Amino acid sequence: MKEIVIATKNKGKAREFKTFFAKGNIVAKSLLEMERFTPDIEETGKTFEENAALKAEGISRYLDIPVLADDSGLIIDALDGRPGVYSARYAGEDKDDKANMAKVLEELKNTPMDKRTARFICMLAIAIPGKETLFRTGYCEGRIAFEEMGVNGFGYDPIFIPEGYSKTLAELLPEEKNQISHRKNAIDQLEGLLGDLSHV
Ligand SMILES: O=c1[nH]c(=O)c2ncn([C@@H]3O[C@H](COP(=O)(O)OP(=O)(O)OP(=O)(O)O)[C@@H](O)[C@H]3O)c2[nH]1
Ligand SMILES: [Mg+2]
Repeated sequence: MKEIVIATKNKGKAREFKTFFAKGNIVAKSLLEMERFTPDIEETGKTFEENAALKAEGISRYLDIPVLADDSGLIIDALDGRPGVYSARYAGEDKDDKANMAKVLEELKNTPMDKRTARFICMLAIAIPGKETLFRTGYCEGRIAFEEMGVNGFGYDPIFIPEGYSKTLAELLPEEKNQISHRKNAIDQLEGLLGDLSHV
């Protein structure tokens, strides 16, 4: 079975990548499952692209194999694009999903539904030894709910209502989220690159 290394330590992302790649008979292996030590990569970039490249290139260089990384986040129009690149650590260094959502809901408490537009972005970086890093991007448009709803998914899913739906991503089934998500839309654009990325 072919294998792709995903430079992530986020369990929610890892689960979604496994589902997507299993359809193509490829095992997506996250850094949480590596037998070998891998260095922690500091996300010091100011853009999704920079951080995705730091993660993919850092791990690819270390292991000397092709590596895919995902830098993603939530862009809220009424908050001038915040939390954006800082989505994981919006309420503090400990990456607390509940605290992050509480901070967003508090900041939007006086914002009416028609002004709560937002989108998720997924920036994929593909680092292959000896080649230039490639990027693919996917979006998911929607609005921010007034309260948390649902228990599926991860991150900000309980407060994100995708366009055309009246439920949050956390109220949808995982397979429903995976048909419309920013990650699905980015992965769809990997078409043709998968052969270069996977290794035995
Ligand atoms: O509701 C959500 N549904 C999603 O589908 C989703 N994708 C990303 N996010 C949020 O954006 C941060 C990314 O930050 P991020 O790309 O640096 O990832 P991370 O630090 O969690 O893991 P790693 O991949 O860097 O190891 C994450 O922590 C999440 O809060 C999501 N929230
Ligand atoms: Mg991160």
